[in-house]
Amino acid sequence: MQALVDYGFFYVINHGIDDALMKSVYAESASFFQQPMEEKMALHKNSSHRGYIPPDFEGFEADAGGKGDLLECFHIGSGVDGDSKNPVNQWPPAERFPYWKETMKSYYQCAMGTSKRILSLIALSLDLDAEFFKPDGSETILRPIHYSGRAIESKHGSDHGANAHTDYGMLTLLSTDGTPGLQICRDKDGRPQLWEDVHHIDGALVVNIGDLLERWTNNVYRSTLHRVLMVGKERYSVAFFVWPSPDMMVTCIESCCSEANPPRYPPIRSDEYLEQRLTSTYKYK
Ligand SMILES: O=C(O)CCC(=O)C(=O)O
Ligand SMILES: [Fe+2]
Repeated sequence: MQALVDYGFFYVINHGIDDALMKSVYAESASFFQQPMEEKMALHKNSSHRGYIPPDFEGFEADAGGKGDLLECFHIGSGVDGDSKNPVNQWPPAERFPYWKETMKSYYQCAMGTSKRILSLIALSLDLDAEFFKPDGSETILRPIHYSGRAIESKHGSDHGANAHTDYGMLTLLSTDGTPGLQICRDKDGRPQLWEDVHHIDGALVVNIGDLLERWTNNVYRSTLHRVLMVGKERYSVAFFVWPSPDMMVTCIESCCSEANPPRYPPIRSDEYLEQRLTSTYKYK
C-alpha cells in the first residue's frame, strides 16, 4: 500500500477482466469514434453527463482556465435505461452497432467486480471492514477514450490529449492500448513540475486514487496529478471511474487522523461532492 501513499498510482495484474472482452471494447470503441462527427454529435452528452464528448470540449482544468482536452470520449453509466433512479444512457444505433451495448455493459460489470476486490484490500489497509467502500452503479462511469493523433486547432488553448488533472471519485481503473502519452506528477506544488511517464505493462490495468478517496483518507492516500500528451500517434484507452453510493457520507477515516493530525475536511455526502466538482468542470451551456 506504500504505492498509494507515494504515488496514488499502481498496476494490477490478474485483475479478472478477460482479454477477449477487453479487445471487443477496443473494437467497439474504435468503430464508434471512426464515424463522421455528425453521427457522434447525435449522441452528445445529455444533462446526466451520458453520451459523446467531442475534442476540445470545455472540461478538465476549469480551475486553471477552462482549457478543453483534445481527446474525445463517451460516458456510459449503469442502470436500466430510462429508470428514473438511474440517469439515462445513450447508445449508438443497434442496426450499425449490434454489439456495442452488450459489450460495454459486460465490461462495466466486470470492471465493477475488479473495483470491489481492489477497494476491499484498500479498506483492510485502513483498518476498515472489507466491505466499507461500497462501489455503486449510480455514479460510476465507463469512459472509452480516443486521441486522434492529429493536430487539432483548439478554441480553448488546449495542447494536451488530457490536460493535467486529478480524477474526482474513489478509484479509477485504466486500460490503454499501449501507446505512450500518460504521465504523472507526484508533487503538484513542486516547481518546475516534474512529469514521469507511466510505462505500459501488457495486460495490466493502471489503477489510481481519486480526490474523494484522498479526502476520505485525510490526504494519506494520494490523488495524483496526471495528463496525456499528444504524441502524434492515435491512441485508445478505457477509463472506469468508481464512485460510492450517492448518500455515502465521506467522513475522515479513523486510522487516518489523530490529535496531531486532525481531519482536514468536513464531512460531505458523496453526491454533493460530485455536484460541486461537475459544476466547476462543465460550464452548462
Ligand atoms: O487516457 C488515459 O490514459 C488517461 C485518461 C484520464 O486520465 C482520464 O480519463 O481521467
Ligand atoms: Fe484521469
